[in-house]
Amino acid sequence: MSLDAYIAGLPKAELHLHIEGSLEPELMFELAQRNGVAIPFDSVEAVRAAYDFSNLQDFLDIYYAGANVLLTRRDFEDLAFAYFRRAAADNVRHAEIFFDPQTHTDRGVPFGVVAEGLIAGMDRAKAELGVTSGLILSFLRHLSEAEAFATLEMARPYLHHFVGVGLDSSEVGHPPSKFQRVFAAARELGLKLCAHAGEEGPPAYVHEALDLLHIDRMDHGNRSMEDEALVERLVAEQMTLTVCPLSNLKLCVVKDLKDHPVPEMLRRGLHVTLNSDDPAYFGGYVNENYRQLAAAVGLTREQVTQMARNSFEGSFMSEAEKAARVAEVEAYAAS
Ligand code: HPA
Ligand SMILES: [Zn+2]
Repeated sequence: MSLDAYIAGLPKAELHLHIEGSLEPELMFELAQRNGVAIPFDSVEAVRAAYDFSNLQDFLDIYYAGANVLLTRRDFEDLAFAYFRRAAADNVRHAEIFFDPQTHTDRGVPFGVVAEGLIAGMDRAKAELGVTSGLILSFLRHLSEAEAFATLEMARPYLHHFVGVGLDSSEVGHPPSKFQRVFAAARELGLKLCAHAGEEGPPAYVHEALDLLHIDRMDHGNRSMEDEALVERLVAEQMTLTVCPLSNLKLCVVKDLKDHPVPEMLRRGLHVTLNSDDPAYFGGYVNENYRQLAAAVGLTREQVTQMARNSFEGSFMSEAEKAARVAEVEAYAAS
């Protein structure tokens, strides 16, 4: 069996996926029409042509504008179910997905419309596709601490639907320390904690995410590789890193996939997982991330299997559930 075919059939979890970043241009047009929202493009091809970014902020500007077509509960359900259907085709068996409530509440869309729509899509994914999932409420770090607290307050009626909180958007200039108290409050509520760190920001931000936010999982983490002691610490703490190769390429975090740090991360014993981040914008769902990275850096079947194992072990499922899912990976690898 070719490595590509092996990747296609490998059971895996996706742990770093922004649901708003799975909005394909076709659905963007459909929702724009359904809701009577104007978009600054006249064709699906024109939208795709605009997806040429030189850094994170370039992308975020377009990503937040794209989200304007999402208005109703049904829009959020359709968005989520479209992602799960596509992920299921990649043999994603479990996904922990981020959503950015502030992107919607700041436009006047009620928190409940967003949350209930996404939860309906997740319920359908479990019933119709057998894909399980968890929802992670992500704070926009370019906004204030007070706004993050207000968002956490809005989330209260839905808390039992969330597995954790996250921290995303413009990294440089918005260090984890800004959200130390919000994260402490989220932990008090029983939520797991994730944060984007070391995507564009320096290793000092990764240290802050560990020391001040006390994260359970790290999103990206690429720039940790610049700090030897930090790498050793992440290995010792068995911290899961949700790495996103095609995102890194599209946002110029790496110049070429051949330069991607994943092989070195694996060699050092870091708990790396591969993920698609914003697949509608970065040109590939999770299997495409595995395939293109494997082709560029020459991953072995063992390395690919290890990252699938890591994806279940690094999830927020129960220990029993994780063990059952890892056993499916082992059975596939042995078959
Ligand atoms: O890759 C990302 N980084 C930061 N914020 C984001 N919001 C969506 N995707 C990203
Ligand atoms: Zn991300």
